[in-house]
Amino acid sequence: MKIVIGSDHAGFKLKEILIDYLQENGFQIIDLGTYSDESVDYPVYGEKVARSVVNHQTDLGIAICGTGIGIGIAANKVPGCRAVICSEPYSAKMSRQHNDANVLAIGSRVVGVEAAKMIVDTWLKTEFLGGRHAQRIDMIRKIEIKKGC
Ligand SMILES: O=C(CO)[C@H](O)[C@H](O)[C@H](O)COP(=O)(O)O
Repeated sequence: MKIVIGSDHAGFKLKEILIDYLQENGFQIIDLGTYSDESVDYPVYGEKVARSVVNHQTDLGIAICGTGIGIGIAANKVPGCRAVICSEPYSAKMSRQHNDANVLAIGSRVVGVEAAKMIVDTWLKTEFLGGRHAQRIDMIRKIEIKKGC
């Protein structure tokens, strides 16, 4: 599975740790930056990660900032992106099963490294259930179409 990952400066260190962890676990990683802890703007990286997934260059995306909030909001502005901001594994699991979330946003200032690994593990191994949930995803898509996205 090909995973795209991106962060701002606040998420940089956690991004590096997760890249090593995911590569050790057999995932192919595309790292879209940022590449240091010099201050940058999270919308740039939220958009990059979301576009990579929505354009099918990668299967799923991980976006990290200080809280996960800003980068998650930015990612969700890209039509077709369903980013979820998670700080515990239950929401991570449900976001895949029910919402077919395609970007996981994590807050490096909110969760510790081991919790982040657990959230990522859960999110990546959980599959979308389809059925009634697929109809609801279609409804979300229709909202985007109504907006002209
Ligand atoms: O966007 C955020 C909050 O929603 C992220 O946590 C950013 O990483 C944070 O705003 C960056 O803050 P900083 O003071 O510029 O490091």
